[in-house]
Amino acid sequence: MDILKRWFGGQSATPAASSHRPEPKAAPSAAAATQAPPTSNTKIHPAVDGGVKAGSDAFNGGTLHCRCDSNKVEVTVKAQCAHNHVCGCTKCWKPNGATFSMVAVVPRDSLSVTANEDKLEVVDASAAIQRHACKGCGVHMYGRIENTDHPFHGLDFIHTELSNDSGWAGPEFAAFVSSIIEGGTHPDNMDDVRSRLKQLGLEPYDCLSPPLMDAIATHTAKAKGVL
Ligand SMILES: N[C@@H](CCC(=O)N[C@@H](CS)C(=O)NCC(=O)O)C(=O)O
Ligand SMILES: [Zn+2]
Repeated sequence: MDILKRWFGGQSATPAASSHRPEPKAAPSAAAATQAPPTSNTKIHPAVDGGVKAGSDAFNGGTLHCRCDSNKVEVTVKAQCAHNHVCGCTKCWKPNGATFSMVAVVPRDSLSVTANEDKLEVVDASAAIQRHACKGCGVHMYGRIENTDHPFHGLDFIHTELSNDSGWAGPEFAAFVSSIIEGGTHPDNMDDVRSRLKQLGLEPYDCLSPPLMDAIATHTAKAKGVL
């Protein structure tokens, strides 16, 4: 996780990503516990609608599979993920009916495609994140930044819900929240969505979280020579 420490403020991302974040009205913290499920009709993502599940500090990676019935694409990740979050943008893959995707980063060198790589294709070659999707089921197996000047080069994006392994760090915040309007959510519903995100402990941001925004600005400032 050195790369995460370097880019995201010198602090190891793993403990923060896997620490238990107490629900406002919930029970005391306990490692790897599931938070009490607050009730709401406002759907965010199936992985969080019943309460955000914390990860395990001992977890060191697992496998992701696409949703084809056979010849599944398999991606193996030999690391815990960091900065897991729900994303409201229109580009990230989300399961049917979900308003947000759930996406995290892992070091690029920890990820490899271990089965049926021939089924993958990049959905938008012009995007900063090259999202490798399964041609069979449409699931995005991983996203990679090939531009070496990009602040997040060296990190791959994954959807931990594609893994049957438990222990992945849980989501910590909500990104690109206003973008759900571009995906079809009515603007009148935004107060409910943001309230629900806060209730779940997923602080809503209309871009990325402050640590990630600071990391991007730091990278840019260094590239410009002002830092
Ligand atoms: N409002 C836009 C935001 C898209 C966007 O900027 N997404 C972010 C979060 S995933 C990003 O980093 N995109 C880079 C990319 O898609 O390559 C949308 O919803 O499509
Ligand atoms: Zn996104």
